[in-house]
Amino acid sequence: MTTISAGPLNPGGPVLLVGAGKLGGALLDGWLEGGLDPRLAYVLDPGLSEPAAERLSALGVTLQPQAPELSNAAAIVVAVKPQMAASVLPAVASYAGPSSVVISVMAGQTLEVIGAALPQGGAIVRAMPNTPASVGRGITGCFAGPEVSATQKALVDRLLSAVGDVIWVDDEGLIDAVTGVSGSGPAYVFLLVEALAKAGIAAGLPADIAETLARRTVEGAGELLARSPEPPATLRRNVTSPNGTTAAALDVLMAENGLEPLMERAVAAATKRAKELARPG
Ligand SMILES: NC(=O)C1=CN([C@@H]2O[C@H](COP(=O)(O)OP(=O)(O)OC[C@H]3O[C@@H](n4cnc5c(N)ncnc54)[C@H](O)[C@@H]3O)[C@@H](O)[C@H]2O)C=CC1
Ligand SMILES: O=C(O)[C@@H]1CCC=N1
Repeated sequence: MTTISAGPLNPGGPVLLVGAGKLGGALLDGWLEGGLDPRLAYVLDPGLSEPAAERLSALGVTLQPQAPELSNAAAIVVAVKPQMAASVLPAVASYAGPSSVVISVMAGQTLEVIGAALPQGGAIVRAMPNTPASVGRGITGCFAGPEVSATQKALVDRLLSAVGDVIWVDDEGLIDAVTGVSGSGPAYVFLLVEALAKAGIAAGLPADIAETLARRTVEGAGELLARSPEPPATLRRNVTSPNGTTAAALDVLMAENGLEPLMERAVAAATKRAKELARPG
């Protein structure tokens, strides 16, 4: 795991972002906040909203570049929906040169599929960030294809470290499991907040109070987890008085058919779906 880079982010060449939506936009903001020279930042996204385009142009980011003005990007980050891969990747190829590394954050899309769509093949990294990247607290799992050099891997690490921590795995198949745990994971946590609030309402609390209590509880627990060296099980035990209220709730959540098998099924479903996304159609 790496920590957020201390110095300004210097990719050593232009960086092209293809798809500046929720995830791509968070990455771009992180790079610019991390000190990336906006003159090195290029965005290709025909769906960019007018306010977003105005903001990025004002910062000095080049929008919708034509291939001749950018033909050997240091890094090309592909952050479109997986279903768009086949139509977007051939265009991506025109911005790539011999030293470019292509970073795909698309769920499921394999190196084989991506490489086949890039006429020149080349250096490809599969990366799976998550939306806490938008507040610099992301976690990204990465896998480097065989043609990725040490220099390119270091560049990818720097780009993704601008929005949080980075973990490299040495088996491409694990990226689908990373997707199931941390790529999709923030949604599970937000659902927990929603469910906790609803349970509070069912227990008699006014909705606004239940929602505030649930939200602040998850925020606070996350912060405690972030700051504490203790494992989550110890932090859980610290809340649990013998024969107290938490123990009563955990008897339900930790029952044979409780949260653990439910979470295992959820992560397995996400992992399976990632594998399905690799297949076109
Ligand atoms: N949202 C999330 O939590 C995460 C998403 N991902 C991956 O990131 C990718 C993007 O997801 P989101 O940001 O959520 O989707 P999004 O819908 O917010 O963003 C996709 C962007 O691609 C743009 N786009 C569409 N066609 C294009 C084209 N031909 N050329 C360039 N740009 C084009 C759209 O205008 C849009 O801005 C997906 O492949 C997803 O699997 C990965 C990790 C987490
Ligand atoms: O739901 C999805 O397919 C994407 C990948 C991980 C998070 N969002």
